[in-house]
Amino acid sequence: MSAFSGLRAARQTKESKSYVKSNNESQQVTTTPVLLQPSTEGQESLQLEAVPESTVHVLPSGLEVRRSSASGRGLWAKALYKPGDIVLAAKPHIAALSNQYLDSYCSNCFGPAPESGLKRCTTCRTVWYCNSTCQTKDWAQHKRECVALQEWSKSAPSAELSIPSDAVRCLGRMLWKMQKQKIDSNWTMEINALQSHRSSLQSSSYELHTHLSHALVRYLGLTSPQELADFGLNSAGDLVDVISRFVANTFTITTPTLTPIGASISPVIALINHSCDPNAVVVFPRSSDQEPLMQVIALRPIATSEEILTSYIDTTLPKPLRQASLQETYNFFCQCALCRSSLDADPREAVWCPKSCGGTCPLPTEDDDFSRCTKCKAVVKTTDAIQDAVRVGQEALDKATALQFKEPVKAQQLTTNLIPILTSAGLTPSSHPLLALARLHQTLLISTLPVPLTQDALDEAVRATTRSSTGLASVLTYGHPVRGIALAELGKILAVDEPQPRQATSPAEATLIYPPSGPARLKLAYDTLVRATDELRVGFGVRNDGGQVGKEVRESAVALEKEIGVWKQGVRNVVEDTPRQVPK
Ligand SMILES: C[S@@+](CC[C@H](N)C(=O)[O-])C[C@H]1O[C@@H](n2cnc3c(N)ncnc32)[C@H](O)[C@@H]1O
Repeated sequence: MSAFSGLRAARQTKESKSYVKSNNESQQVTTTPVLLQPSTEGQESLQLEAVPESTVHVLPSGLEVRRSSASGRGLWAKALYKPGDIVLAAKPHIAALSNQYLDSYCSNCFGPAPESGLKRCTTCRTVWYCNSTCQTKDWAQHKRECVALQEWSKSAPSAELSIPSDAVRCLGRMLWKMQKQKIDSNWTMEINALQSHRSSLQSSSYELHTHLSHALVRYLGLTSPQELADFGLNSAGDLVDVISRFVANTFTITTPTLTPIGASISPVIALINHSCDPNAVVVFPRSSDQEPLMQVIALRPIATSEEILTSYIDTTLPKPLRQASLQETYNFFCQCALCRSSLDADPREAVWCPKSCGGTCPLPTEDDDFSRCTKCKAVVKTTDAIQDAVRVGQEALDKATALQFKEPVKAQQLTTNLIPILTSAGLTPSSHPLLALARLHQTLLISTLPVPLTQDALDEAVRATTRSSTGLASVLTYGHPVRGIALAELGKILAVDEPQPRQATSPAEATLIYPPSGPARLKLAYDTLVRATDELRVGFGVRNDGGQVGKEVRESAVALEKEIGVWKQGVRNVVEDTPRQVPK
């Protein structure tokens, strides 16, 4: 059994998200940018050429860089990989914490505050470290930043704006390091070789690029365009290149529970192209002494001559939203296997059969409001009501996401009100926006569990966690880290001590009530933790033993197994001590 307090702190996140766009609030794993031509992934017309070794970073022998007409350079397997294998590991060239985590994580190793607390840089009073060792290691990076942070804060119009945005701080770290390295150093050449979309920027990105350029120039303390030359930039166009490379190649740093806490750039990992149905994933399992260490883990068996593909975005989203997000941030039109497939009912956009046959129907849309069950062919008649529910659900999701940190109570009201509306409209648990609302609802509920804990609040949190985990299991592949973490959360909350275990009036009633109570709940917690351990070993790497969460969950499962054993033995003792009834 475990206490619920440990669950309250964690704020879960979605799958990959653009770091640049999410720097204010939350969101997760990621990279990359823009495509100039439609991808032809997996098609015969794909033209591949090997890229000369000299332009490529040091790669493990199982990988090579190839260039395709469809998606530019990419990483391809020269060996077989099994699910859970580490395909590639790299320490980022540059990493910076998000503003909101500066005082709760170390700016050098990106670990959480130790029990003794973090130590603040006494000069800028902005960044914090585990100890003097971490501070010394980060000094080469922080030295220029320390002065710039002080200057920025002096001229800030308000306390809220006294630190530049996460993106600007990360770009600052990158440019100061470029300035320090020689222009022909491997480090700088690798950064300069990152893909830029300067010549094909989407008009929607102009504002972001202009805003970042102005803020960056101010942060670097530049007073004239000529001073850009100190950083190897010969024109304002070169500055746009730097920003475009940053936007298109940045990865979100996440904690072992996938909370996004910062940004990083690794040129070698940024060579990996995108698929909405990826065969690999980028994680930070925190299982080395070289933190933050990024690792690319195989999610499925990868054959030789197969391209390594990760997802840049949240793949629980339906195709139109995925496509829009990739176009806007990464500037390409995705033609991955999932985007090309014509599923009868994509679980991301599905409603239950109106005749309750157990089948599902495609979600009716404005463009196509005819929908019938893929199993029994019953026609959906409530298409307007479904579309209205989806519209208000999306609006509520946007609002609740924006409010989740500043006004969690309001955010929770929105999720609480909207989930039943979408459920009664017939959306399946994996459909958007129901799944996204359910995930947000779960994190809000867990972070506001009452003290002392009540049985009702705990049971409601278990039900919400089950809803999210069930939805995710329908849209993410086995072993995906987001799925593994969701199962771990479910196992942990099922294992929390029940304040008032319920007594079912009959065995039949006990099987009908969810969540179960007493020993049945413990058994379910144990089974869920075991499943989570298995999935986490895939998503965070077998050699990492599932990363930090994988190890914790396995230990919890072992402890729970002992507890269940003790309980069973207790029952056995009671039974054996009870005098048998001798039949007359
Ligand atoms: C991080 S980079 C990946 C490496 C990049 N191909 C290169 O040559 O450096 C991301 C960029 O690669 C291209 N890209 C990635 N995945 C793609 C895909 N599935 N289809 C087409 N282009 C893709 C886009 O131009 C995107 O902006």
